Amino acid sequence: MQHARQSFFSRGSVPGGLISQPIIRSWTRCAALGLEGRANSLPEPLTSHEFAISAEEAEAFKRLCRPEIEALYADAEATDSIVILTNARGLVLDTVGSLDFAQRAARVALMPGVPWSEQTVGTNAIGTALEEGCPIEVRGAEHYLECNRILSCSAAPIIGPHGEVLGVLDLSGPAEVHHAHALGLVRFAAEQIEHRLFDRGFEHADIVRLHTDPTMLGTPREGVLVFEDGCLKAANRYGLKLIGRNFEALGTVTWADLFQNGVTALADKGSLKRTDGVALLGRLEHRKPTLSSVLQRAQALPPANIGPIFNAETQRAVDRAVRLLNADVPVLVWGETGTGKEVFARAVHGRSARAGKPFVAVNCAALPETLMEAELFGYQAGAFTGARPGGSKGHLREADGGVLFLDEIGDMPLSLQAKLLRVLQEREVVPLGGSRAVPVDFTLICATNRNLSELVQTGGFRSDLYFRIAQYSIELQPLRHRADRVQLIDAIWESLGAASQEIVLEPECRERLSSYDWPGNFRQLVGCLRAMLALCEPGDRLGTDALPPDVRNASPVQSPAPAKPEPPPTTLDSMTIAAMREALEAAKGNVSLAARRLGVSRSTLYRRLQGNA
Ligand SMILES: Nc1ncnc2c1ncn2[C@@H]1O[C@H](COP(=O)(O)OP(=O)(O)OP(=O)(O)O)[C@@H](O)[C@H]1O
Repeated sequence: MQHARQSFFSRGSVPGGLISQPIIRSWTRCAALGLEGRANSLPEPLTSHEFAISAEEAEAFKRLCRPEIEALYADAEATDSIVILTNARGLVLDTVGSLDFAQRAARVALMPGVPWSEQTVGTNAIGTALEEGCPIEVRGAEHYLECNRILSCSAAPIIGPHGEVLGVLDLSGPAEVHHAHALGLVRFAAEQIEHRLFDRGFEHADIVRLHTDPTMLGTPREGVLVFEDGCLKAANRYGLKLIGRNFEALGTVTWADLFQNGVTALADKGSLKRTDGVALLGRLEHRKPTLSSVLQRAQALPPANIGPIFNAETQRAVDRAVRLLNADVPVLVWGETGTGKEVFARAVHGRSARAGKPFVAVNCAALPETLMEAELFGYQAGAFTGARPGGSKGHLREADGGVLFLDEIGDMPLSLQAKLLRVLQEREVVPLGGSRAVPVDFTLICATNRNLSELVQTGGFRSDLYFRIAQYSIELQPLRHRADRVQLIDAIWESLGAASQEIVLEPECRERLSSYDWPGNFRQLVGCLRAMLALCEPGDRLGTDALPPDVRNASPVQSPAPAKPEPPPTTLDSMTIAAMREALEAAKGNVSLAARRLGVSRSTLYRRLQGNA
């Protein structure tokens, strides 16, 4: 390999047989781009804002690939590797697998938010699979950049039903470990994903599943062809192979160009004859739109643009939180998944004095500890191998002047809790690898669906940080505990535009919706109503048959409400006093300023604080 590299970099050619053709082609492309093999300049992660947008676009794709990623995960753990999913441009969306290797991989920036196209990092399995349009393995020194020699990677592109590249699935491990089956595993997983893409959608189309071997029907290796009005509109690679075509045939080839007999032959006999006489076996599927398919599509859509819907109680909580935030008092939002903690935090930010300044949301459960430290606190140029040349500001500094929203704070590792506490006390950040503290000015909203006070008792959360961030905590009720579910459903229905189309929920349908327990809370309810609406025509009246089966058939929410974990122990009085103390501290002892920020009189502030001295 050394000989091949030397020969390539000094003479521009490699003696025959030393290196595979796809790798030579890739090296040649990289050289033409002017990439330096010895260069250590690693790709820059997208800024968190850019990544958030891409990640949102990619959420549905990640969900789609999740079963295969999880299946590969077991293998990745056992072989000290990680599974990586990228989008069609090679941007890493997700990594799971060996934490140990993930940390080493992070040193070469193989982590979410970083683009691994050939143009940015030279020959590598992800970028080269995208360029070559086929699965590929790139091991050790086959990587164009020397710094990536620590990797051995196998990647397969995921091709959509219309021939479009959707992304890449990759299994990467240490170069010194040869994982003989990695490429086969990744290729198979990519095929399974491609096959599942035909499980939904294509409503009103004829979906044909074919093979020459009956035992292959129903497997990811069966051919799938989709016809609309007799024209071939979508296919998988196996389907195209069976008819001797490629993706260019889509939209141009008709049923009659391909088969001697009509669609009914397939439906009746389960067999077809190609125009050249070769017999194929298969089955025909004609799909009508179903509520669940629309539901799935609705979940894959970006969040509904309905704006926050708050009842009077939540609205009062928002108002209180705004005042506390304006006085620099942290707020803790507590509630089950989907209850709208982030929606709440954004609303508070939008109405606070810091509106117009950044709102930086960080999910503390999403990243391994080492990456999270760099992400949060930033790092100096050269702080670690693979660090961006210019260093990174980190989320805390990105939030400067605005609001930092720490979601799933209960999942923050203890070592980072200590570091965060120091920042909150001293209001300055020392980036990794740096010695100089940088002042920061942000207010904090934390969110959790875990019982933090219990976590404190079991040692999973620092009590000093808890008291710091939980001076004011607000609980967002799960929908099944809310008495105003009917009004809520009506408000969402209206915000979705149903009223303007005169689409009405019949009383029984509304009743079932309101008596369902909505384990996914707001997120699930909004998704369900959106899906129901998508299936309607203006003027429709929806009965219970318009409901998804799990809502239609569920038994009503049990009353009294099921036991729920205790909220953090905060009495109104202790909350008020804590908020006042905090405001006074933030105002550096200036009582008038603290009182103004809290919206109370100076004398009230004095009296309450003295009474509790
Ligand atoms: N008050 C609300 N008004 C309108 N829609 C809401 C509201 N709260 C939540 N939603 C909807 O539910 C989705 C989930 O909300 P959000 O992400 O804020 O929940 P969360 O409690 O932070 O969830 P998780 O704990 O899973 O992160 C939002 O995209 C939005 O569509």
